[in-house]
Order: sequence, then structure tokens, then C-alpha cells
Amino acid sequence: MDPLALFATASLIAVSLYWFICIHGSAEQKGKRAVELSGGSIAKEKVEDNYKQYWSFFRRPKEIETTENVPAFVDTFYNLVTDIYEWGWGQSFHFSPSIPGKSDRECTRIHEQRAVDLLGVKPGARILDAGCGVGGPMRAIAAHSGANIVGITINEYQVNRARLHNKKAGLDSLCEVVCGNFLEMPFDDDSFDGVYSIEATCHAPKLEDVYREIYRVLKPGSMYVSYEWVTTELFNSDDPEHVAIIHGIERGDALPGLRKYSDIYEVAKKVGFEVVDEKDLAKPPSNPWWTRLQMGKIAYWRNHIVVTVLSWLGIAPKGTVDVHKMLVETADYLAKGGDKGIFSPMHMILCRKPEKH
Ligand SMILES: C=C(CC[C@@H](C)[C@H]1CC[C@H]2C3=CC[C@H]4[C@H](C)[C@@H](O)CC[C@]4(C)[C@H]3CC[C@]12C)C(C)C
Ligand SMILES: C[S@@+](CC[C@H](N)C(=O)[O-])C[C@H]1O[C@@H](n2cnc3c(N)ncnc32)[C@H](O)[C@@H]1O
Repeated sequence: MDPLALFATASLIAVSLYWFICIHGSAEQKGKRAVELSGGSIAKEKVEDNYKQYWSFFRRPKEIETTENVPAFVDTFYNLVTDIYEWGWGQSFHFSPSIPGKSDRECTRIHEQRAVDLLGVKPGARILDAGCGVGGPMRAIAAHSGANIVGITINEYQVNRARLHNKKAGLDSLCEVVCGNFLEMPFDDDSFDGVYSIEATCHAPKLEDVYREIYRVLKPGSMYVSYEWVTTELFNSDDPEHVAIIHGIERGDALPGLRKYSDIYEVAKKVGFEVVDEKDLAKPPSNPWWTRLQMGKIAYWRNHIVVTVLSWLGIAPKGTVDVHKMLVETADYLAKGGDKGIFSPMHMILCRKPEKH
């Protein structure tokens, strides 16, 4: 090959590789790029060990049930997955029903706005986001309602990401982020005009503990809305296929154990809430929330190649490929759970804290 042709071919390959790895595949503009994938707050050389440690929780299931161990286990999980989630999904770490003619991003926003609309709050109200991730919902909700949002997450890396995004979006005067445990929140009694939690309280070992804490910080007469992960009435614990799917979801999503849909109402009543409404938002006429996961199959392979190359080049931490592989499998379990109707990530409950008499 003459030197000019060789140079042209090499340049083309280099530019294509750069485009494939660095530009293509980031889900939201200004979100994470593949070359920036990290292990969150975990040092690069410790990512692989932490991934093994994450799995060891499942080899000792009794420990997962111990309340004290769960927040640390969840924190490790989010160090491992936060960048991959942002890169491949966006800044909102939840599902939403698909709506014909609307983009994934629009569906996500509609699902988030629905939550704050249910709270019926006015601009300037002080609202708590229990388990806020990197703040996708918080920013959408602040912009939509004009309320002041305080988010809490157990993961320090997410706190830093959320603050950065809030500033970039020009919403840092409305959105505040605190690092802490939603089972013991650093907030006064009766100090919020509303609380929401989106696909987050499923990480609590006992739902009662987080609901009681939310009840404590809510002002009397104010509302709480939650989108809960549950097994539905179609789940049959005697069916080995159903059980394998639910265990797959638990293992790939740092869940101490999925709850039955009927537990949610019971717990809300037990801690003192009045239940105003309860509805599985995944049920028809909603369109499936899991098709977004299935449509991503080709993207998963592309991402798998990108992660493998970056790991091999020493750009992504060792262990990233394992984490990514775990997520590919998790996506499959989630889609199966949705398709069979045995699992929902959007069992909505709307509650009121009664007025004091
Ligand atoms: C509420 C929780 C998280 C829900 C979802 C946001 C995430 C659940 C599974 C995740 C993903 C699976 C496959 C990944 C894919 C292999 C990768 O290439 C790009 C990112 C994924 C699409 C990733 C994105 C986020 C999820 C959909 C839980 C944890 C309680
Ligand atoms: C799946 S993410 C959802 C994030 C956000 N609600 C969203 O929809 O983008 C779950 C969130 O719950 C948080 N979380 C889990 N357990 C927690 C705990 N004990 N205390 C505080 N936050 C917790 C995680 O850190 C993470 O931010």
C-alpha cells in the first residue's frame, strides 16, 4: 500500500474509533461520555474488588437482611453503576410508561411531572426527593413546579454529580442535595410541604423504616407520593421461572428483597398515613415501560465493545466489563418481569399525613 493510502486508512480508523468510543452512545447531551466511565467514589484499582464484594452480599443473604449493612451495600452498587447509567440511560434513573409519538426523554419528564402534580404544591414549597440519584427528576420537577427541592442520596459520588448538573442547568438556587441515609434523615420533624420518592425506597430493607421517617419530616396535611418496585398479583412463588426472574432483578439492582404490591398499602397505613390513591401505573391503558430496555439490545452490544476496549486500554477501571455484563443480564430479567406482568417498577401510592387535632 502506498504511504498516502496507508495514512488515509489509519486516520479514518482513528477518527471512527474516536467517534464510536467518545461521542456516540452518550444518552443525554452533556452527560457522561464513555471515556469518563469511573467507579464513582471508589479508587480505580479497587473497582474490581468492590464488584466482587457486591456479589458476596448475595452469598450471605442473611447479612443483606440486616438493616445496618444495606446502605453500605447500596452505596457500593451506585459507585459501580452510576456512570454507566448516566452514559447509557440519562440523568433520571427510573422507568416510565412509553407513550406513542413521544421520545424516551419526554416520557420520562411526563412521569416525573405527574409525581409533583399529585402532591399539589405551590411555587416556593419545600419538597423532599427521597433517593434522588444524580437529580434528573429533581431538576425536571423544580423547573415544572417552581418548588424548592431537597434531594437525599446515600451515595456521595451522586451528590457531586447532582450538584454539578444542577449548576449547569441553572437550577442550583431551587435544588439542594444532601448525602445521607433516608432511614435516618438529617431533617427536622414537620419540615417539608411534600415528599416524593421515585424507584428508590425499594432499597430499604424494611419499607416501614423509610415510610416512618418520611412521615416524621412531612408537615401535617401534606402529601407523599412514591413509585414502588413490587411483585404483582400475577407473581407465583411456586413457579421456578417467576422466582428466577425476581431473584435476577434483586441481584442486578441491589435490592434486599422485592415486596408484594399489597405490602405497600399496609405499611403506609401502619405508619399513620391516609392512603388517598394507589394504582399500578404499568397496567393498561399504559404502554409497556420495558420496551425501552428491549430496543436497546444492539446498543448493549455496542456498549459492551466500547467498555471492553476502554478497559483493555486502561481507560476504564478493571471490573467495568463485569459490571456492564451484570447490567445486560439485569435488563433481560427486568424486561421478562415486565412482559410476564409479574413485576412493576411504578406501583404508585399517594398518601396524606393527617392534620394534628
Ligand atoms: C430503579 C433502579 C434503576 C432502574 C434503571 C434506571 C436501570 C435498571 C437496569 C439499568 C440498565 C441496564 C442495561 C444497561 C446497558 C447494558 C448499558 O449498556 C447502558 C445502561 C443500561 C441500559 C442500564 C441503564 C439503567 C437501568 C435501565 C434500581 C437500581 C432500583
Ligand atoms: C434507582 S435510583 C433512583 C434515583 C432517582 N429517584 C431517579 O429516579 O433518578 C435509587 C436512589 O436511591 C438512593 N438510595 C438507596 N438507598 C438509600 C438510603 N438508604 N438513603 C438514601 N438514599 C438511598 C440511591 O443512592 C439512589 O440515588
